[in-house]
Amino acid sequence: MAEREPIGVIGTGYVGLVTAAGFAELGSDVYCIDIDAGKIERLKQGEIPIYEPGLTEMIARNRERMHFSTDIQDALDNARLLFVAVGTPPTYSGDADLSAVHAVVGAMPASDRHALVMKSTVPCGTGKNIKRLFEEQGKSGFRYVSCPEFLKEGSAIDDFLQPDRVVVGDDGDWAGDAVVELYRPLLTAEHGGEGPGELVRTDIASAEMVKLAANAFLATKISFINEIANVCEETGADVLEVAKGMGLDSRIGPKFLQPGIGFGGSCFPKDVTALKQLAGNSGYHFQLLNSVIEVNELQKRRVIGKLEKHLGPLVGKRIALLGLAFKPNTDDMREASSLVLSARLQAAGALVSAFDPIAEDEARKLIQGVRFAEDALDALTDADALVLVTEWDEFRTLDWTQVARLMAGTTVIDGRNALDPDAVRGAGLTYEGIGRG
Ligand SMILES: NC(=O)C1=CN([C@@H]2O[C@H](COP(=O)(O)OP(=O)(O)OC[C@H]3O[C@@H](n4cnc5c(N)ncnc54)[C@H](O)[C@@H]3O)[C@@H](O)[C@H]2O)C=CC1
Ligand SMILES: O=C(O)[C@H]1O[C@H](OP(=O)(O)OP(=O)(O)OC[C@H]2O[C@@H](n3ccc(=O)[nH]c3=O)[C@H](O)[C@@H]2O)[C@H](O)[C@@H](O)[C@@H]1O
Repeated sequence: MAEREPIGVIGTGYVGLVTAAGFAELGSDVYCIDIDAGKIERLKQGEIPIYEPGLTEMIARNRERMHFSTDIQDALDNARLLFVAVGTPPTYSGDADLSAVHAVVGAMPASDRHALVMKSTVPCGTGKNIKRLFEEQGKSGFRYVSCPEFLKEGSAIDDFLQPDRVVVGDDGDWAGDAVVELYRPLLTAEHGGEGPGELVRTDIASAEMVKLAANAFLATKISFINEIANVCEETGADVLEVAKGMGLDSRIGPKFLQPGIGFGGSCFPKDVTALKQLAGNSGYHFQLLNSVIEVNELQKRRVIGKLEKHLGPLVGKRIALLGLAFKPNTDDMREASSLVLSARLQAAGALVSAFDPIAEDEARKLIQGVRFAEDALDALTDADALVLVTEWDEFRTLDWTQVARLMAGTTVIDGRNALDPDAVRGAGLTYEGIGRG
């Protein structure tokens, strides 16, 4: 293997760890930095603090190339490129909170041999502001590259190794060239690689906007199909047939047309709001995004109406939630629909039990008043209704006859259209999905 450039990665969360492991897999030495000393200690011991399929194995495979520290100097001493993957959570106003990014910027020394490579999702204009800050702090030699990340939790390793595209926004200097070189093996043959990734090399502001626009568009697609599902419920159409018929149009495409009980996660809700705020701060009223957000909020609450339709008032009713994470194959609970749902159900007087195969520890930090069950069957024992919140594979294969025996009532609300309606109905249960009879 040709010698690969060592890199630093600042922030060892979902994006930082996957980026670090991915580049280590491609042959780089990677210097991982985090301010969370506990996390760094666990990583040093070979313990992976998040659940992401394949990540533990990938880090183990590349253990000798991955170095963990709380001291940013370790990265500065050993690497020119410092990938920034710190959190950019929403503030109360909905703008992105850039305090962690600014802490990193402030910690950089005056240097003309280093570059910050921004992986964190930041508002368009952040790169320009950081370059101005570097000037003001006498660090004008420090280069800056925007390299937004498009991975999805649950399939992050594949997304890293087989990207649709790699976006590099820079000033046309050595730093941008070096980032492209790092990604070279993942790019198409046209760009000298052997992967599927198209290269989009552009200016910094455009790269920043690609990320926000892509997330906002995907979220729009979901809210759109959720509204179509709601109309289907009124008109007798089956939204799955409708989505199939729509998705076969190559201009529309089949992906992200799965109706459900709303999108969650650490990014869509935050990034759609941040883009709306960014537009507003720049003097433009981004009308469409208001609706995308509102539809998503209402979609989570529609489950309550469905339950009331079957059970009447929910006071004293036992409701089992299957799945709590914002999507399957992750332990991430940020903005999960289950948070709103469990709170609304309890406000309506229901007694809630819940089970998630992986996210329970995270869920316990955020959800109060719910009985956390041992497994799915324990959660639904004596329940008047069951709601599928997260489509973990193990819920698809439940023995519905056994479920029917254990439940007190018969209502099954399939919040992700993931169950087989015939199998559920065949066991004598009442099935209701999203946007289908
Ligand atoms: N989670 C995802 O699927 C994706 C996230 N993104 C973006 O990537 C960024 C990171 O997201 P996640 O990895 O989910 O966040 P995370 O919250 O999992 O990880 C962030 C890490 O940064 C560390 N950190 C905070 N301040 C620091 C500092 N000053 N120095 C060193 N470390 C510091 C934290 O301790 C934490 O370990 C966000 O901007 C997010 O929007 C982009 C694409 C996908
Ligand atoms: O910026 C980010 O953090 C990432 O956000 C999303 O990835 P992620 O949030 O990990 O997961 P998705 O698979 O996109 O799902 C997000 C939410 O939308 C919901 N969803 C997704 C697809 C769909 O058709 N319908 C639907 O309701 C999921 O259940 C989930 O709650 C994007 O897909 C990534 O490209 C992006 O990098």
